Parts: sequence; structure tokens; C-alpha cells
Amino acid sequence: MSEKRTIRIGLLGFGVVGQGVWKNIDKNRSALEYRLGAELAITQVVVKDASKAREVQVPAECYSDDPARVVDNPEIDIVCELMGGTGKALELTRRALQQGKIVVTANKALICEHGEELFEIARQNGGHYFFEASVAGGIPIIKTIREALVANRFKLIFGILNGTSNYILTRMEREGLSFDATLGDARKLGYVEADEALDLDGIDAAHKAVILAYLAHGKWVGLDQIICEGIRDITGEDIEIAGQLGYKIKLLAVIARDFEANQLSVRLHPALISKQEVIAGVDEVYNGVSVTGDVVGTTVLIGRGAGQDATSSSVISDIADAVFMLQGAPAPAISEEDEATYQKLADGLELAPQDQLAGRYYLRIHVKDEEGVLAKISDILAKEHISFATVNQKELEDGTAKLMVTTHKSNEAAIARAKAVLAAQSSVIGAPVSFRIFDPSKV
Ligand SMILES: NC(=O)c1ccc[n+]([C@@H]2O[C@H](COP(=O)([O-])OP(=O)(O)OC[C@H]3O[C@@H](n4cnc5c(N)ncnc54)[C@H](O)[C@@H]3O)[C@@H](O)[C@H]2O)c1
Ligand SMILES: N[C@@H](CCO)C(=O)O
Ligand code: NA
Repeated sequence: MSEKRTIRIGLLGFGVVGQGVWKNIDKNRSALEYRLGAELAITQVVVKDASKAREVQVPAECYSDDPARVVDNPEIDIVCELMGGTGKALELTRRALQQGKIVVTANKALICEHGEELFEIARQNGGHYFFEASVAGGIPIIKTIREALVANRFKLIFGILNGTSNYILTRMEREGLSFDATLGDARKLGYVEADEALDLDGIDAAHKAVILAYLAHGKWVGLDQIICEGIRDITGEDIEIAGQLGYKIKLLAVIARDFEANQLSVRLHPALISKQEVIAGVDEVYNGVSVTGDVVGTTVLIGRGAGQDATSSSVISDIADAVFMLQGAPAPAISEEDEATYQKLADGLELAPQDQLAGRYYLRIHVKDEEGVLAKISDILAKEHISFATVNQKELEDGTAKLMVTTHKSNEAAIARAKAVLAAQSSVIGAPVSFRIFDPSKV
């Protein structure tokens, strides 16, 4: 029997995900190496501080603070960039790809901002850039869209793409906790980005939506071109009223393509979604992605969207594909290597104008308890052709009240104008808050 080839892997960064990759390759080593027909050796681990106490023990000779020992080392077959950020990570990923290396990453911020350039460098130099862990943690969504659902054109992809915010919303709903009270737990569980604003302001999930939009439609969309709103405005009372009306509030990514108009809508925002929808039942750190293809129909994938083990499962899956490539397998079927296909997908494709986005809305308006205030609000909304579907009122101890209303069909521009007029009223306290009501059957 011929000797198995040893594949040498270098890790850049050894935090939550990096240690998970080490731990789980070790855990299932014999089955993994049997399936791959190769031996896996993580020979270099680049850290800032080798003396730091870590859960996973690594032989001292593997540690270094010099990225060149991974990036410029001809003995390293696969570079895993698991340090995060868009500074040093960009520089090192570029350098590795320029040398024709295979790079595996979990870094969605980097792909969203620099994917176009990095895939091009990979293409030109015969390397490859794998990124399954970057979207929806352990869910194999990249492989699913790119390979398993290759027969389809995608009218609608939507779902929950951030584990931290879904974990927070779930605990707010179940335990009535504030979001500050749950953020610390999410951090301890290894879900939260080094910069927590990425999770809380929707940016992390928007990065992932941009990556999915590229995969499905071949078009890179800038974060500045899309609606991106996080979970900070959601209160316990919003979740409670939504629940009474048959909805959950979820941070949703929506990637909708109108093939007739050749328009694409990519957005990321909290939304009320009917409890009947599968995605509404996706709680805690789980992510869920609903993919509607013109051939397969709707397929929903659910799994852990963040955390050490789930994320490292996806990184190891990319390492496995990299091993197959190193053994002579072609690069994945429809991939960034096949630019012509991707350009055809995106031919003439425009972004749908945001202010024409139509649907129903939920509005929370804090008012002074004055006579006629509801009639006044109703008048202001009527001027924008917005009508109430439901009205709930909550009296507060200070004599003010919160009005929680849902509307019949309206649109972004009308809601924005109505909110501005409402905020200027002396009987309205602060700025009204609105969330969209998302109905996938109306897309
Ligand atoms: N934690 C998750 O659930 C999760 C899930 C999916 C994707 N990701 C992504 O994976 C990447 C890593 O995330 P993490 O949760 O492991 O973060 P982390 O902060 O736990 O680990 C990153 C490590 O990289 C180190 N590092 C940063 N710059 C370095 C440098 N120049 N040289 C050496 N080491 C450096 C940091 O000191 C840290 O130990 C990020 O891109 C993140 O967005 C994380
Ligand atoms: N911070 C991210 C990690 C997974 O990408 C999340 O909570 O979803
Ligand atoms: Na994934």
C-alpha cells in the first residue's frame, strides 16, 4: 500500500475557531484521514502571544508570532486565516494567494469587502479561496448553493444569518431579559465578534447576505447600497405584541431576485415573521436559511450559526475540499474560478430601488396621553395612504402610552415620511420605531 501524503496546515490566529479546528481534527482524526486518503498535520500556529493560557494544548514548536512561517512557507499546503478583521488578514491572505496557496477562511467581513479582489488573485495564481465557515457557521450553505442546488436560479433566499443576535432575541422572548443582560453570555459562549457592533448592528449578517448574493447571482453588492439595520431598537414589548399577533421578531437577511425586471434586492433588518414559517421557529444560536430555487422549490437549512465546534466543522470541510484539490480534484463546480458563468448570472442585473420596497409594517409610537392623539396619528398616516391593520396600546405609569400598530400594505418611502412627521408632533415622544413585516409568499 502506498504511503498517505501528509498535508501541512498553518493557522493564522488561534482563538475560538482556530482552537476548534485543532481540537476537532484531533477528535475525529482517524475517520477524517481515512476519508481523505491523507494525513493532516497542523505544523504552524501563528499567535500574538504564545504564553497565553488556552484550552487547547499545542506543542511549543508549533507556535510562532511570525505569519511568514505560514504564508511564505513552501511546506505549508493550506493556510487557514482565522484571525479576523480586514487589516492584517487582508495583507496575509493576499500574500498567500499571490503565491498560489489554498486559503481557508471564516472571515466574512474580509470577503464582503475584498472578495472580488481576493478571488481574482486566487484565480490568477492557481490557488483557491474557501469560505464555508464565513456564512451561517456550521450550515453548509456555500456548498449547497454552489454545488447541491446548481440546477436552480434563486428567486428568494432569506433567513437568519447571525447567531449572536438570534441568541439574544430568543432569551429576550423566553426570559424577558434585556439585551445587555444576555450579551455577556453570548460572548462567553464564543458567538460574538471581537467588535460586538458587527453583530448588534446587523453588519455581520449583512456581510453574509452580500456573500450569498454573490454566490447566487454573481453580483457584488456594497454594504452602502443595502438596508442594514440591527437589533438594538427591539424591545421586550415589541416581541410581546408581535407574539400576540402571531409573529416572531427575527433579524432577517433577504436576497430576492425579480427575473422579469432583472432586479436584485439585498437587505438585512429585523422583521416580524409569521410563527407558521419554519424560519420563525429557528431560535437560540441557530441560523436558518430558506432557499427557493426554480427547480427544487423551497429548501430550508437549519444549524448552529456560531460557536467553536459548529464553525470549525465548516472550516474542516473546506480543508477536506482543499486536500482533494491538492490530490488533483478540480476546483468546486460553479465557483469563483468560473468567472464567465458568474458574469452571465449578473448580466444587466440592477439593484431594486429601496424606497419602492413594499409590504406591511409594525410601528411603535410613544405618545402623551392627550385627547385625540390616536385620531391625529391616524390622519398623519392616512396622508401617506397608510392604514391600521391592528392597534395595541400600553399605558405607562408616567401617564404616557405606547401605541403599537401594524399597517396594511405600504412602502419604505411612505413609512419614512410618516415617521418624520410623527416625530415632529408635540404629542409624540422621541422618534417612532418601525419594523417590516416579512411575508415570503409576497416576494
Ligand atoms: N466565533 C464564531 O462563532 C465564528 C463563527 C464564524 C466565523 N467566525 C470568524 O472567524 C474568525 C475568527 O473568529 P474567532 O471567534 O475565533 O475570534 P477570536 O478573537 O477568538 O480569535 C482570533 C485570534 O486571532 C488572533 N489574532 C488577531 N490578529 C492576529 C495577528 N496579527 N497575528 C496573530 N494572531 C492574531 C487574536 O489574538 C485571537 O486570538 C473571524 O473572522 C470571525 O468573524 C467566527
Ligand atoms: N458573530 C457571528 C459568528 C458567526 O459568523 C454570529 O454570531 O453569527
Ligand atoms: Na457555512
